[in-house]
Amino acid sequence: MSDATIEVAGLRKRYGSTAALDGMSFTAEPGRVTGFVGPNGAGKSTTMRIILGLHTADSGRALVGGRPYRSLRSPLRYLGALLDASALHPARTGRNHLLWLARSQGLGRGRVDEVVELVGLASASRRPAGGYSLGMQQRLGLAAALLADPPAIMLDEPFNGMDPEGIVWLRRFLRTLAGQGRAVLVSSHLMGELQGMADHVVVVGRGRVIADSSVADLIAAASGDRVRVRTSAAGAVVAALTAAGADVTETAAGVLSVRGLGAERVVAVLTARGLPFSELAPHRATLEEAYFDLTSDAVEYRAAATGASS
Ligand SMILES: Nc1ncnc2c1ncn2[C@@H]1O[C@H](COP(=O)(O)OP(=O)(O)OP(=O)(O)O)[C@@H](O)[C@H]1O
Repeated sequence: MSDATIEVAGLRKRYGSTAALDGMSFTAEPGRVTGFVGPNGAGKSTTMRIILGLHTADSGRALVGGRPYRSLRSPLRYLGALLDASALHPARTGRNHLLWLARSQGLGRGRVDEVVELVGLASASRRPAGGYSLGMQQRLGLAAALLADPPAIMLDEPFNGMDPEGIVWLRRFLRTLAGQGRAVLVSSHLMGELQGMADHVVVVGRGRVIADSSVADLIAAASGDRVRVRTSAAGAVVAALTAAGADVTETAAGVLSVRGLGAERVVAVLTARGLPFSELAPHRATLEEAYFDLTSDAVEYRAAATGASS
């Protein structure tokens, strides 16, 4: 197995009567960004803590490059992680925080300056971390994770507190890290954050994996065979397409979702009847739609459980 691979298999963990993990299994491969997504309480943070050896699983295994994290001699050289960006000494400057960490790993000052530049913190690094915004704390945490140049990176909710510019920056940054051949595992409870960034998504709910798929396959499955048509003659278009065998719904004024006929056939029907349209394209689902299709069961369970306890 590559040094960069993060693998969990059959992880189970209970906290009293709560089953936080119920057979969690997946692999984050080198060279790709793997999104780790699920509703609150799905078990994402617990899984990451177990990978880092901060919590012990009741059963199952968690390996980094084929070995348990705790057995690694210089673990930061294998896996860089960011779990809680706010866990900082408020009086210590960002740079000193990194220098202290670098020293503990036998790394020099030069590397600290490099990672500070990489994450765009150069101007703020000599200020006390207590004054950092959450977005700046995330950047500092990312710098710490990258310090020993590890082949695998694991980040828990790194987009939290980032402004729109920071989000765009982080997406590009994580893509670059994966492009360098690293395994990048990123948790989020917002699927939309991963759009255009993740190659692969592991969707979890109630402590286990609901879907483990490439983003392309997930979107294709959720897109179905729908075609979106914008027209100023909705009534006539609905009639013509229905007569041709399609199932048509008007999703907004003048916007139709057509199922059962491919885009080419829809164009042929409309042109043959001289019906106007200003837009016509196969529907491409967003990652968010794909996610809601997949997790509706887990969310319903949660809503029911919340309702029952209140
Ligand atoms: N230390 C703990 N003691 C008791 N219960 C815990 C503990 N840590 C996690 N849990 C419970 O385990 C379950 C999974 O929690 P976890 O934090 O791993 O989920 P998550 O997917 O990371 O959620 P979020 O998106 O809210 O961070 C939840 O029901 C949570 O309440």
